[in-house]
Order: sequence, then structure tokens, then C-alpha cells
Amino acid sequence: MKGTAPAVSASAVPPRNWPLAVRLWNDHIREHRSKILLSLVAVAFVAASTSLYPVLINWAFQALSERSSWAISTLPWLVLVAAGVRGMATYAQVALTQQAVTQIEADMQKRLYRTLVEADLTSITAHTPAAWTQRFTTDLVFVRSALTRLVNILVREGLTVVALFATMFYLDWMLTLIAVTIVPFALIPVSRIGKRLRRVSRRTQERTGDMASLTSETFSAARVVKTYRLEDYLSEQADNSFEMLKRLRYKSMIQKGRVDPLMECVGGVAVALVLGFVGWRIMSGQSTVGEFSGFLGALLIAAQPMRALGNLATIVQEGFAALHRYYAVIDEPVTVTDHPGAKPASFGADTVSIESVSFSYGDSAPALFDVSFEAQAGETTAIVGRSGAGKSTVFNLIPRLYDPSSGRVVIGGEDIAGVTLASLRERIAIVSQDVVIFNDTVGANIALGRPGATATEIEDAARLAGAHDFIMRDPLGYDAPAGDRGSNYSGGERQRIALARAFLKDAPILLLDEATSALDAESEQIVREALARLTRGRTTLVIAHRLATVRAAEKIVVLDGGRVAEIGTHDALVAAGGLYARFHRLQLQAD
Ligand SMILES: Nc1ncnc2c1ncn2[C@@H]1O[C@H](COP(=O)(O)OP(=O)(O)OP(=O)(O)O)[C@@H](O)[C@H]1O
Repeated sequence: MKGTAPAVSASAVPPRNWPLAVRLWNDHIREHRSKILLSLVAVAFVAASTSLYPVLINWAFQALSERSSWAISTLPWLVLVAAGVRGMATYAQVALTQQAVTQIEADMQKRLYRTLVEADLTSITAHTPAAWTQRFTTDLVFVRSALTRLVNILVREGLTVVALFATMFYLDWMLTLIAVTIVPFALIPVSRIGKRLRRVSRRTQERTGDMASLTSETFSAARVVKTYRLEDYLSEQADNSFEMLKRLRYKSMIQKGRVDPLMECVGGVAVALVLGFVGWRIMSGQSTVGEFSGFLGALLIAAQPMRALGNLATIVQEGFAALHRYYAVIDEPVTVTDHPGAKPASFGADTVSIESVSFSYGDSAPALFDVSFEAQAGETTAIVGRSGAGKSTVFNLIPRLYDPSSGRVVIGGEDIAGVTLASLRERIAIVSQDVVIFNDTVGANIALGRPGATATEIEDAARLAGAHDFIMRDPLGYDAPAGDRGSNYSGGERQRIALARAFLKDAPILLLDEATSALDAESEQIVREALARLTRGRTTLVIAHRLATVRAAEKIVVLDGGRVAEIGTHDALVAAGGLYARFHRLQLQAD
């Protein structure tokens, strides 16, 4: 598919975080809540057993200074129990969190994939395949990482902070209130940093997609790159892309790096305030140094978990940036879909009527204007025209890859807008010039024509397509791997595999996009014979490039600039001396 269509709007104004978080909870997290809850219990065990250590050591000191045998008989066991509980709880916590979080990530990947395979072509072609792939990997890793840390850090450090503040409140509520007054001074800048980071993170994710597209294009087109000596041109583009990413990454690191010093300063201000107040009280005889030391200890201990919470806020913002991109795709509306009341199609090899159809790709200039013609039942209709005349666009409208802006497509008297997509597409086979072969066995590739086909049916289809012989030349036969994009086969062989797929599908309507590249004479002959067999008894529309194909067609539709210029048989159109006659003369000169 050419060109680009309106993008899935990943850079639109970001929605607020809370609704996104609630949505994520409802869509993906809620069903794992029991695991997450258990994991939180495990976190509590880890925290409790950790805090037991200082207590045990304290007891050991006391017991040893009193030369009590308890220090030897019981304490080592208690230490072992505490270590055992801590070890098991830590493991349980990791296992439970990861079970839930990796499952959530996989669920999100599955949903994203499902949404994308069912999305309109307009949405799919808005980004390159590599950029889409990156959504499944890098983007969702941010979400996973944020979720993991939320479970691990928020609860552990959050509980510690709450416990420490409770102790402080118990020791001296007034001092605690003084210390707490500075909390907003920490929250405001941390939230600002978070917002900035979210923006940077979104841009980083977009740029990573661009970079992935560039590298994947470079390596998939290695032959062109080398023969056209594109190494310098592409390296320069890649350098720019990597530089841009570096700048964004640096920006994000700098933003993150601001959190620690900020928390440090805020902590310093808290300690200074408390010191000042305590100093004043001690001087005026209202307090003693002893009362104050415990409080200060707790305040200093609280600094570390507070810092961890500050850092967590930044990581969560990165997760939100990725989550926003995820939901932007999920929410993209699908327009080509079953209309209300759609019925299963019942047409066979009937007449395909294109009735006053106009169409434009997104906001581009119209590709078809008021196109009308009929492809008669069981006959072959050739569509010819210059490059960009709209031939492929007509093809796109028949299986409803796109819907016309106006007019309709009717097959066997049924408006295709009124039938279910599945039943419509079941009845249409497309053999296009860019043959799509998946990295699977050759047998599996043919079987895509009709999932569930038996080995005999696959073989029969391959024989009809003239593919059986070359498939059997490989000792593995139908189990031979086709290679990445069918790289183990020649151009002519790939076309025959595609034809075998169409034979197996056995659809009554056939859309053929004739290959422009010439095959060797023998392959050409085999493909031609196979095509003749395939079109028999079907309504065939063919985008024709070769004179032989056009001559063989019962009707020729000439498109020009998105309009129908001429319709007729070969002889009639040559006699009319119009556009087709001109093509014909040029073709004869070329042959
Ligand atoms: N996905 C797309 N987005 C935007 N414009 C498109 C898209 N696909 C095709 N077009 C435009 O629509 C017009 C018709 O294109 P179409 O592919 O139907 O021509 P064609 O006759 O099949 O050409 P060719 O023989 O070169 O394949 C062209 O102007 C083309 O640039």
C-alpha cells in the first residue's frame, strides 16, 4: 500500500493520568488483584523480617553483656528464622509480582495485536511495520517496569515512611508537623519533573519507532542499499536519528537526576527547621537533648524511602507515556466493519458492478471519481491505465479494504456494504504482484488459502498452479521452509505458490494484479497456463500489464486520472483510436 494516511494520533494532547490508571486497572490489572495482594503481603513480610534484624542484634548485645546463655541457645535460631522468612517472602514477592506483571504485559500485547490486525488499513499504514513492532516491545516494557516498581517500592517504602512518621508523631507531634510542612515543597517540583519526563518519554518512544523503521528498512533492502551505494546517505540519517535519541535520553536522565538532589535539599530544610525549633526549645528549657535524638534519627531514616518514592514518581510517568500510546491505538475507531444488520453474502461467480464510485485516501486528492463499470459473471475484465490511474484503488474497494466515499459496489445484486466482511472476503481471492510468503513451510503457506485444508487438497492446488514439481524437488517437499518472505524460492516460484493458495481458496471472484517484472519464458508459460485454469468459471478482474492478458480479456476498462476513459473489447478499443489504442501502439513498439 502506498503513501501514508492520517496517523494514529500518538502525539495528541495527553489525557490525564488518573483516568488512564483506572482504565488499566479495569482492563488488565483487576483480574490479577489476588496475586498482587499476596505479593503485597509478601512485601510486608520482607519489611517485617528486615526490621527484626536490628531488634535481634540489640537483644544479642544485651544478652551477651549479661552473659546469658539465651544468646547462644535461642538467638541464632531466631536469626535463622528471620533470614528464612525474609528469603522466602522475597522470593514469593518476586514470583507473584512477576507472574501478575508479565501476564498483564502479555495481555496488553495480545490486545494490541488483535486491535491492529483488525484495524482499518488507514491506521495500519500510518506507521511502518518496524514502528508497530516497537510498540509491542519497548513501549510495553515501560508499563511493565512501572507496574513492577509500583508494587515493590510504593508499598515497601510507603509503609516504611508511614511507620516512621507515626513514630515521630508519637515522639513529638509538634516537631512532626513542622517536618511535614515541607512535604508540599517536595511534591510540587517532583510532579513538574514527572510531567516534563512524560513528554520527553513520549517523544523518545516516537523517535525509537522512527529509528526502528530506518534500521529495518536498511537491512531488508540490503541489496538496493549496496547497488545504489546508499551507505553514506543512510548512515547520515541513522546518525541523526541516534543523536536525536541520545539528546532525548540525556534530557530524561537529567530530569530524573534532579529528583535525588531535590529530595536531599528538602530533607535538609526539614532537618534545619526541626533543629532550629528544638534548639529554641532546649535553650528556653522546654526540652532536653535526649528527647530530640530519637526524633532526628527517625527523620533521617525516612529520607531514603522518601527519595525512593520521588524516583518512583518519575518511572511511573514514563509508564504513563507508554500507556497513552497504547490506548491511542486501542481507541482508534474501526470504520470498515460489519454494518448493522449485515447478512452473510450468497453471491457466487456473479457480476461485479462498480456503481458511481468515488474515493479518496484520507485528505488526499480523490483517487477515483464517479467510476462505473461491470465485470460480467464468469468473464475476465482487464483494468488498464497509467501508473496512479486508480487501478489498485478499484481492487481495494471490492473486498472492502476501504469503503467508497460515494457510490457502491454490488456483486450478484448484493450491495457489499450490506454483507458481513467475513463472508465477502471468503468469496474473493487476490493474487497480487507482491506475493506475500510467510516464514513457514511451503505447505503451510499454501494452506493459508483455506485453513484446515488436507494435505491432498494442498497438493492438488499446487499441481493446478504448476508448483508441485518444484516443491517436490526439495527432499522435504511441502515441509520445506519457505524462508524469510519466501527467499528460498525464485520470483516465478513464489507466484505459483500464491496461485496455489488461490486455487485452494476456490473463491468465485478473483482479483489478479499481474506482475510487472518479466519471468523467464518457461516460468511465464507455466504461470500463464495456471492462470488460465484459475480464471475458468470465475468472475475475474485483472490489472493487466501485458498485451497477451489484455487481449484475452472479454472486456477492457481503461482508467485515466481516476475516471473511466473507455470501455470495450480489444478490437473495438483499438478501432476507436483513443487512449487504449495509444497504449497498444506503445506496447507493440516495446515488445
Ligand atoms: N495509501 C494511499 N494513501 C494516499 N494516496 C494513495 C494511497 N494509495 C494510492 N494513493 C493514490 O491514489 C491514486 C491511485 O493509486 P492506485 O494505486 O490506485 O493507482 P494504480 O493505477 O494502481 O497505479 P500503479 O499502476 O502504479 O500501481 C494515486 O494518485 C496514488 O498516489
